[in-house]
Amino acid sequence: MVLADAGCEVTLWGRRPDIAAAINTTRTNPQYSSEITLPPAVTATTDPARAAAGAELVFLAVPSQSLRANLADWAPLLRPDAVLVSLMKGVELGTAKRMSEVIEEVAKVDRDRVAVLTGPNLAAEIAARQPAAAVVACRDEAAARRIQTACHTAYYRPYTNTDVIGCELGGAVKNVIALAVGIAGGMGLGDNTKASLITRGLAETTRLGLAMGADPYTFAGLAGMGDLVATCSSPLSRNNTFGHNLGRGMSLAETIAATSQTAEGVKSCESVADLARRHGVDMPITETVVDIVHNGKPPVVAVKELMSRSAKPER
Ligand SMILES: NC(=O)C1=CN([C@@H]2O[C@H](COP(=O)(O)OP(=O)(O)OC[C@H]3O[C@@H](n4cnc5c(N)ncnc54)[C@H](O)[C@@H]3O)[C@@H](O)[C@H]2O)C=CC1
Ligand SMILES: O=C(CO)COP(=O)(O)O
Repeated sequence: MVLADAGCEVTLWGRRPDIAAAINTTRTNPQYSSEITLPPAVTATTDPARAAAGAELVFLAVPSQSLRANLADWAPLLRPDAVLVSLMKGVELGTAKRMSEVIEEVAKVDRDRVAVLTGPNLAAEIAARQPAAAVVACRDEAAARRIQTACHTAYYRPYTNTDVIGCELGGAVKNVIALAVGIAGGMGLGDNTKASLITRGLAETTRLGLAMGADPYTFAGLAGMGDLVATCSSPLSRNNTFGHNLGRGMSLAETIAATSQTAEGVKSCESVADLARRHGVDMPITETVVDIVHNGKPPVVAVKELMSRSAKPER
């Protein structure tokens, strides 16, 4: 919708023939965001070759853990000069690779042709065409500007940035912090606790970013602070809601059953913790989320442990 509103011809690929057909005939997706009427410039197909044919810009938005397998099928179909844009906010399990790294590796493209679009962009609010800003990150500034033009509308304001690592980490780690904030909210804890988690969450994200070569200023921008604030304060966030359900006592299985869309932080908390270990960075909130979500640690015990860590200077 954003790309079409900005003047692009868009072909949307999806797995399910019934949904693709519904988009083409009714202009709506009956499963997700059925309240939006898609612009006429959007058509849908289940045929990846049709979606890729001639596409100058390819926006990738499948769950992060499925990117490698999906892209392996699509890569031979892409135009050799296509720019690939990741909309995904996760880190691959096992390899601890960022999505742009998976794209470079699987599609065998130079990193100047891989970009990331991120920022405080809760889908339902974008779909309602509410004003929002975003960041397009690419090592090649000219490519970032092309993408910026391709998605700039009256309600969507993208900025460019060359710090791909920082922008990607901001997007992936905020989901983990949103799980922590959601858990706190579900436990009945208030705004001081949430603000402390958000701020110390940003501190550990920045520490990881510095160790990985990111620009620390990125974390004060839309990809860092911006997305963290949106996600941690919104009931529209799947990660925040997932955490809230765990915090109010639902089991992991019940919480998964109650979640129909991707909450990237649930898997990426493990890969972010893995990245932190590989870079020798302390990420106590991330480790705590892993313990609660995957190791069955009761949230009350986790809070006590976080609060009894040794006293430290702020930075
Ligand atoms: N929804 C949001 O507000 C935002 C989401 N994102 C990111 O976009 C990415 C995708 O998220 P959403 O679209 O919201 O998730 P979603 O769960 O709503 O949708 C993902 C889509 O991929 C499809 N899908 C699921 N498994 C698949 C597989 N194995 N192969 C191919 N397709 C598959 C689903 O059917 C669905 O159409 C995530 O990384 C998320 O962090 C980024 C910004 C905002
Ligand atoms: O990334 C998002 C907003 O920028 C969406 O967050 P959730 O995946 O938690 O819904």
